[in-house]
Amino acid sequence: MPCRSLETPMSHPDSPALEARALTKVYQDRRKGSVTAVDALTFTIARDRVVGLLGGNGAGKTTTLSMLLGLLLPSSGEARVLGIDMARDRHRALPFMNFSSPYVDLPHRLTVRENLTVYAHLYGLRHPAAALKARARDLDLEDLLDRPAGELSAGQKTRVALAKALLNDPQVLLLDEPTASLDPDTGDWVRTTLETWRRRTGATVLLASHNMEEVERLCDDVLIMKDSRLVEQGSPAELRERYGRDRLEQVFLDIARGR
Ligand SMILES: Nc1ncnc2c1ncn2[C@@H]1O[C@H](COP(=O)(O)OP(=O)(O)OP(=O)(O)O)[C@@H](O)[C@H]1O
Repeated sequence: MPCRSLETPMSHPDSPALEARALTKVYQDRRKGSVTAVDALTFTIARDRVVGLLGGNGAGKTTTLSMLLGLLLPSSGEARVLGIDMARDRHRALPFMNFSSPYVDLPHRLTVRENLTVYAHLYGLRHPAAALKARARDLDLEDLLDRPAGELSAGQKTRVALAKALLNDPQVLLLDEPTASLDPDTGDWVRTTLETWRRRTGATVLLASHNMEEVERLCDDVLIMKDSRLVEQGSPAELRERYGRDRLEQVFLDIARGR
């Protein structure tokens, strides 16, 4: 595993990769009034871990990832990345992190190459062309590089979004349903690509997913949210044992149905 300590924000060399401290988000909705999407969430994710963030629709996963990215301000509590409070200082953490989400669309008229080039420059990469070439190879995008992003299928867009997320070789990677729109074969291929990349870089990954097999395969630990709160955590094996189940999917259903 490569030593990346020299690239870590110098003021926090030993801090965990990700931390939520009583992290809370209350949306003001015109029709529903106050909606508590994330309620006093507290967890710590050590460096080099791959952690799954699970929960039913509306449990608060995307809101949590958005606060960890500094895209959304918490109503109270803190979201920290590599020791940095994202509400105050996100610009210090951003060079060391990245994310991929199906909710973010790339500019349609730009080609894949142009899109990735813009991001490579935004990230201030020292060798943008080499990084683009390497990620295009990793994600099998060579034949798509000169096509407008708007003409790609959902699965092809997902691979481009992942290439964008890996461009700066982030130390912390947040993934929101990275394989949701992929066919089983491509989904499997993307998981292998992510595993290979992670082994090479030793990055920390937080992965929101509804695919329990994916989580069992990729994740060291799992956080389970229900109704905006953290209700369970542990390794997939610990959770299976705690609930007396063979598969994580059954554990998830037990929690969702309040058994
Ligand atoms: N901008 C917003 N304004 C008001 N309420 C919101 C807003 N965004 C999300 N919510 C609400 O916050 C709650 C959590 O939503 P969130 O998108 O974080 O859940 P999720 O776990 O990612 O769900 P899914 O698995 O369906 O993607 C839901 O009740 C949702 O309706």
